[in-house]
Amino acid sequence: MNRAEKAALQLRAVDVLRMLKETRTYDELAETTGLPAGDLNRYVNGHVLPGTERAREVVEDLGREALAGELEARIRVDDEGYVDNSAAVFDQSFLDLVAPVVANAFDFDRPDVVLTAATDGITLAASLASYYGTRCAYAKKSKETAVEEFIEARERLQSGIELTYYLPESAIDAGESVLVVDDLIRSGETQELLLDIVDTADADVAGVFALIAAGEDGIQRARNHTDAPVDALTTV
Ligand SMILES: O=P(O)(O)OC[C@H]1O[C@H](OP(=O)(O)OP(=O)(O)O)[C@H](O)[C@@H]1O
Ligand SMILES: Nc1ncnc2[nH]cnc12
Repeated sequence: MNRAEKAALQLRAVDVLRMLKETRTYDELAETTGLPAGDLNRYVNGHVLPGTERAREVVEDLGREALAGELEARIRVDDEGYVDNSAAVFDQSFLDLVAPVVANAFDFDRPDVVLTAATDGITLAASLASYYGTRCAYAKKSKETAVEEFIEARERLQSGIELTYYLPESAIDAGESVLVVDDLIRSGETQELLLDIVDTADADVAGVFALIAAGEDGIQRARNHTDAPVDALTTV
């Protein structure tokens, strides 16, 4: 890790600690993190930065668990199992915290493109693309105006409805590595369509990631299509 990467990791750890501190006293934060309350005070107030190893532990281990907890507190599941996740996907600052934790805690190779499906996956994809310093692309259910060439993926859903997603052909080059993400995965049909687009583009899958898995079916279905890691931050 070079000096800039170390500094970035240390600052990310401070961001995670500040988020946790919003709902905790320093003693409670000390209990959550296993770090001394005095040190935490100095980190949160920006007087001192955590060392690299501490920062890594905060971002990778504690960060993943803490953000999963924060995500669960923000979503609401109705009687039929449908999820209202607007408090997560409308909050770009929250997603900006999620991105480094996801990138460090899951085993994805650094992608060239982060791909999602319009609409609700876009803010997560934007945060991840910004973290990796890569492009962000989203497939849509209608053709973007003025674009001439598209990659199309069509599937008949369990409901019987035929769904087509369109991505401008120029969005992914052959041989590029693509991280497929979405806010939510339930049946896995949307991820299947996105993986189909990656395949048509002759690109490689770096991984599949969703903030929320509603049940295990979608994750299993996506795993049948790729050897790359497939995971979610939380399952409801
Ligand atoms: O695993 P699946 O069963 O395919 O479900 C997951 C998809 O459903 C939701 O999108 P939706 O199609 O409702 O579109 P939206 O993002 O515009 O709300 C969600 O954002 C995922 O893309
Ligand atoms: N919000 C949602 N909750 C659960 N399953 C879904 N499938 C598509 N959107 C969904």
